[in-house]
Amino acid sequence: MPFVQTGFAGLLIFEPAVFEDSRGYFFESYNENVFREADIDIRFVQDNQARSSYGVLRGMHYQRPPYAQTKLVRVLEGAIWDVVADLRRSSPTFGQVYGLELSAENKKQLLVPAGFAHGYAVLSPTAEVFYKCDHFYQKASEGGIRYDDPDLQIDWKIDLSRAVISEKDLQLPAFRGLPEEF
Ligand SMILES: Cc1cn([C@H]2C[C@H](O)[C@@H](COP(=O)(O)OP(=O)(O)O[C@H]3O[C@H](C)C(=O)[C@H](O)[C@H]3O)O2)c(=O)[nH]c1=O
Repeated sequence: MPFVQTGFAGLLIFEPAVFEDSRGYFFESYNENVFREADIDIRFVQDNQARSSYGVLRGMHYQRPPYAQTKLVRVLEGAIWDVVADLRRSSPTFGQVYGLELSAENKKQLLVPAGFAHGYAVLSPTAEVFYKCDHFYQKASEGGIRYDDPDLQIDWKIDLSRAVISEKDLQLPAFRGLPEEF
């Protein structure tokens, strides 16, 4: 079974079957049937790709309903510490954070359901991050939480004194007091 539970409902690690031989390796990075056989009914409509250097920290971001996105995140080059926060008020893991390393080396992917804020910090000299989304980008629906939120207490696994963070992300609000969105 290529999906690994995380303890957060719907948040799954996808570990594709990798075929290695003397030439290198091959794997199906996405196959709709594999997800359907796991009763994961999803239709991705947009692919995103971002390149960053060590210490770049993007997040925590989400889109509000009805544009909330489920994402399938993977790393094409380098390594990131990928982080999600459960914003679903009815979830037993509401307000809790989950993080893991995604890398070109481990080929792990994280399926992030709608209702989570998502972000990552780059651990390698450079990283190419690729993720599939099941709803289109809708700038007006964007929301976020500041990376150093005191309630979320996210360990980004990087030297935060060297973090490279956008002006937009530095202005993001705290988790406490967020309106109920999910
Ligand atoms: C997300 C997005 C952005 N853009 C444009 C808007 C800006 O002109 C430029 C950079 O956008 P932004 O600074 O929001 O990029 P990130 O900080 O990497 O945002 C992403 O960071 C975290 C990790 C996420 O999970 C989200 O998918 C997304 O919010 O790309 C688009 O044209 N389409 C898009 O889907």
